[in-house]
Amino acid sequence: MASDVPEQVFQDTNVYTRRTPGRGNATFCSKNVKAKSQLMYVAKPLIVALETAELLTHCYFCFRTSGESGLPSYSLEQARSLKTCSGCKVVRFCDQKCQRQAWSAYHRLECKLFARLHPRILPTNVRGIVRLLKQQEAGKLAEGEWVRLLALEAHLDQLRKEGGERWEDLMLMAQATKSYSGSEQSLELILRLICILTVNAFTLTSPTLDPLGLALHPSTALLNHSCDPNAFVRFQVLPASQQPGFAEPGGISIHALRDISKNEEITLSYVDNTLPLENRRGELMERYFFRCSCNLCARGSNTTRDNLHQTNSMLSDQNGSNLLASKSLRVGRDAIALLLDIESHPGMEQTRVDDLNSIMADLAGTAVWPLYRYPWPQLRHLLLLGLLSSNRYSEALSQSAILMRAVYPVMHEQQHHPIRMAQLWVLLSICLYCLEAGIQGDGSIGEASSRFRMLGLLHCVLIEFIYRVSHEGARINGAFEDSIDQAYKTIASVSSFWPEYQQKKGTVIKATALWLDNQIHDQLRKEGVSQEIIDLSSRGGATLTPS
Ligand SMILES: C[S@@+](CC[C@H](N)C(=O)[O-])C[C@H]1O[C@@H](n2cnc3c(N)ncnc32)[C@H](O)[C@@H]1O
Repeated sequence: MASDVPEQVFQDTNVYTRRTPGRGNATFCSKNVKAKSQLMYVAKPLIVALETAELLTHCYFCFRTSGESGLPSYSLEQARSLKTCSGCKVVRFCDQKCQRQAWSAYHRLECKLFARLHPRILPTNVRGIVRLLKQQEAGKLAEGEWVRLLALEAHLDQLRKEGGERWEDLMLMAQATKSYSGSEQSLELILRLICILTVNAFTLTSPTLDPLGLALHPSTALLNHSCDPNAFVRFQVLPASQQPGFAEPGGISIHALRDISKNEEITLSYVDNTLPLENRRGELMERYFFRCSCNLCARGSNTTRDNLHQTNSMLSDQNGSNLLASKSLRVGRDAIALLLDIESHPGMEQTRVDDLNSIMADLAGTAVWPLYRYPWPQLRHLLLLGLLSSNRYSEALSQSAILMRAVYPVMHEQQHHPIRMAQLWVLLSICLYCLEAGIQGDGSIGEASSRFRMLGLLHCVLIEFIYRVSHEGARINGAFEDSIDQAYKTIASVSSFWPEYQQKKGTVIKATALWLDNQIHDQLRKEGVSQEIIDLSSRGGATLTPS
């Protein structure tokens, strides 16, 4: 029933695809484009699935944490305002409107199955494929998209040959998918679909980049990887040509990270590209079966991502081995083990704050580990999550400021980089929480009120700063940008500090930047970070004005 196929909105006029030696299909720019420009847009991914843990806290249709405004926020548990589906008791919705739309698009095909399994919940990728198979059988997929999906890279032969636990898991998943979906497709085809999902899916994220699940469309899956990518993925964005309005949940939008020339290949980073060379290589080979030959990899392991800070105190023994470096690398290995452990239990960060503080003190103790070197930024990010979920906003403010000013600018060059923008928004939100909670300093009343005033002014400075960066150059037509505009529009009516900021902008920007940097330095010294290491990261700059 072709009429049952949901209407797809698709834009790819800025790109073309062709086969490229050693890289399979690759996608190229068909004209010169400016940074931030939209390169591709697809409204309805073929596969989209919320992570199991996110089913509790996010609307199953629009992926918002509550039905109210859709403002990206760092407030954590908003599940109370979502209504549980009375059929399956597994998924939740903002309201009847979201429920009706999900029901007619896909939930009616899976609700009974979810109910039968409740309280057990199928793993995220199995849910994604079960829904796809049921939609295909119900004639709800465009014929061409199904065929293009099946033609994607699956690395099935490599996986089969490699065997082992991973292969067994894939087989088990395929068997479970076949039996739960009741699909008549062969086990081999279902296995292929699961492998395709593993190789080609994007991590679905909130506007502030919190991971929510996975999304896949055969067109955007043809973008290859580079550790020095020229593009990035965003969700909840509209086509550039469309008026601001409702962005399709899960709609995939690809944007230029920097200016891209005609006929240049468009690349994304499949992994955290701030990892050292060996870690990037390992992850790319293990999951995607290729060895990267991008410009960054060609530079080998002599980059900021790989190096420890060389100081005069780095002593070599008589055999020439560097004791300090090997001791530091040992600390680094322990830190990575802790990171992986905490990452494998998302949502539990608040129970690990002491562990995180302790390992970060060990990294500081090496005196050679830069603040921006893996895994320190990742650990600091988890610490920030832990502090936020424990409502420790004052400490969270310092951690967020460190990431925003001292860490991410070294790791991500562009001010509009999605990670830097998201962290700016987080800092802004924390600033607001601190103001609302009337956070007082622990010193005299005079100090407390001066802190309050600085937070009030900083709030104004940050809103104007993020607004200007989001409006600089090409405009992204997204929910995040709408929220920024909204915050900017209302600041004059909500902040009593706005008139003072407007009167003495230059002085206020300098004073708040200095104040923030003092908070950062005080916190880093408290953590035991040496001045030399702090100085290495002072590239963030003293201004809070767009470049
Ligand atoms: C998401 S797909 C990208 C599209 C793929 N080239 C195709 O033809 O379907 C990911 C796969 O593409 C290949 N690939 C991606 N980036 C690559 C690169 N930089 N060098 C070599 N192969 C790459 C790998 O086989 C990887 O598993």
